[in-house]
Amino acid sequence: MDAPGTAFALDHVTVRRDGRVLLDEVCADIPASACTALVGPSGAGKSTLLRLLNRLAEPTSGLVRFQGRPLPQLDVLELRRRVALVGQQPVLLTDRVLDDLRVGRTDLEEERAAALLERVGLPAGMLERATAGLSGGEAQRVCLARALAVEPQVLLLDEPTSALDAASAQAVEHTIKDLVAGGLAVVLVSHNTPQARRIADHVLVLRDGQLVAAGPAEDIDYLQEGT
Ligand SMILES: Nc1ncnc2c1ncn2[C@@H]1O[C@H](COP(=O)(O)OP(=O)(O)OP(=O)(O)O)[C@@H](O)[C@H]1O
Repeated sequence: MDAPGTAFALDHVTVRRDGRVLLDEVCADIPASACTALVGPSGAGKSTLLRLLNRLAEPTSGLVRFQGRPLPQLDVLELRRRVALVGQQPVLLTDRVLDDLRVGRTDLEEERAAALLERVGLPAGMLERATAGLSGGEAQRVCLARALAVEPQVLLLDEPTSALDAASAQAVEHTIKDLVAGGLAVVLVSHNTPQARRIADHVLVLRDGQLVAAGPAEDIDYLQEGT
């Protein structure tokens, strides 16, 4: 039985690929309705852990549970509707913003699409805009809105601002904080310690595939130093 308020529980999760250990017996809880940052040096296993959460990667041994249920017991497409991933580079899939928002939700009404844009801090008038002309920050927020269109319970973000300039990154950070304040669980991979402190509630510190520290985001310097 997972603790109340837990979205994901990782139970002795190990991932091996090509004879290498990418994650080593990781045990961790990831809370619902909060933002958890995965931090640590390059190659520590952060993206691998993130990808386990919607089965883009599979453990070699150990188990991941979502809302108390082992992931292999859930239909993988249903899981990915409930746990959506947005990557580092914004990838737009159609020519027009409205069509992009409808990719995972073909019946999305225009009014609801406009509300989604507003939720990520973009004007409703952008629905008719060509995706080709969007700035990096606008494109990343359209990707967030597209992910939200399927009404996920958890958003997985892999370095969502690393490809953006400072102003766009700030806008996306603001959007993420608003989404968490609105009750969404977010799991965020970040290389950027000040950003993790600004956005996250909790941090998990990984190093060489091991979970070496976990705690409140305000203690991130101490948690990283002690590892
Ligand atoms: N399919 C794979 N086969 C072999 N090695 C892999 C595979 N996927 C990832 N790796 C290696 O596993 C290690 C962890 O990768 P991962 O992307 O999870 O780290 P990360 O902490 O997210 O790194 P970064 O911050 O650089 O993105 C890296 O050394 C990577 O090269």
